[in-house]
Amino acid sequence: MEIVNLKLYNFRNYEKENIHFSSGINVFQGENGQGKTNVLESIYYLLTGKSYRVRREQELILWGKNEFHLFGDFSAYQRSLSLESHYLDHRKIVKINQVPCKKLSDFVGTINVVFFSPDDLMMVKGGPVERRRFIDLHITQMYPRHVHLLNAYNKVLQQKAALLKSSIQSSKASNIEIWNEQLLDFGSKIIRNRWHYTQILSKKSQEIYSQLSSGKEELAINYIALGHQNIEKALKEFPKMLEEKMQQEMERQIILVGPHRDDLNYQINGKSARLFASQGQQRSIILSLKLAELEAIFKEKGEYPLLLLDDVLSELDIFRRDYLLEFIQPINQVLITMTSAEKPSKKIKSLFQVDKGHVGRIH
Ligand SMILES: Nc1ncnc2c1ncn2[C@@H]1O[C@H](COP(=O)(O)OP(=O)(O)OP(=O)(O)O)[C@@H](O)[C@H]1O
Repeated sequence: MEIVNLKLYNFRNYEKENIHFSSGINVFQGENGQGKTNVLESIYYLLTGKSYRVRREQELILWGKNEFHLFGDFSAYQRSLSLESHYLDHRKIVKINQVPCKKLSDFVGTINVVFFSPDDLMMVKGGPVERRRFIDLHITQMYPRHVHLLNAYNKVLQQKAALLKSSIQSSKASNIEIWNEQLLDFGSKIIRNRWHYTQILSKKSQEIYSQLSSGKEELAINYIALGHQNIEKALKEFPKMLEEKMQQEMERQIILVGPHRDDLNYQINGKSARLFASQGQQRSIILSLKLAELEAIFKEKGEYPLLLLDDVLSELDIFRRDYLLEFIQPINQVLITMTSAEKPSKKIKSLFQVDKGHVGRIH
């Protein structure tokens, strides 16, 4: 899967820019704060409908403007495909080959993408939100209907939260039970999906991590559903937990049971990575996970996704960098950002200079 051409209008610090890419490795070089990451972010946004960095689209609009517009020409399975994303007045309009799409799931997963940035370290040391976001974004690319489930589940959460906070006490418990039924239905499906895809990623990242640590350390990744590592146990207990916690939920006015509180647990040699992993081990975990994601997509889709590496090479030691560069050899196209201080390898196909929201081709 490849990007052939990208046009940006009023996106971040780009007023108007047009970039032609090559197959193979494309490097974007420039000083700090010139707009290298913004190029990768725009591509990720086009392909997933989400920014990798912010939750509000408003932040993506060039300051002082009221809309942004992105156009990308892609190729996959020897076919070309154009995607367009227009954000105006808090509304998002997405088109595939000029035809408007009604739902995010109509286009997400058409062209797959893996984004790897230094901020990914938050997936180890940060809170569970980042880890749930990672697994949900991965599932969405493999199985776009997961978006419907998440949306439906979030709507139920909102309704239930409003009910818990409302001052009307009569029939409150029976109304909560109605929402709990839906929470159980959508929530169980989300748990199954997350568990299934975590299993796949876990197996592959375990292999990669073992190679990165020369067989000295073992990585284990588990999805923890409702506090349980055993998914069947979690699903069996789910209805009982909803019932048991109802009183407490009404008193505290928060939703205590459901996959919105679940987590991914990384362990190295049986010890929690969140608590004990060194910087180097954290980087190896993320590298293993991202490469596992590449392989998982390749296995399921038959083509490698587009790989976006945002300033990660300078963060890795020589061994891990060489491992990564070797691993990505068979990938059709990789876009890499780096600062001007770094020396791009001879293997690159295209080199671009990024300067104050302009991209110029060096070769
Ligand atoms: N909505 C926006 N409108 C205009 N400019 C913006 C907007 N959002 C961010 N910027 C600008 O974009 C620039 C940051 O771009 P980006 O993150 O792509 O930098 P970079 O070249 O990757 O830098 P680094 O090497 O430091 O990571 C900053 O100068 C920032 O002020």
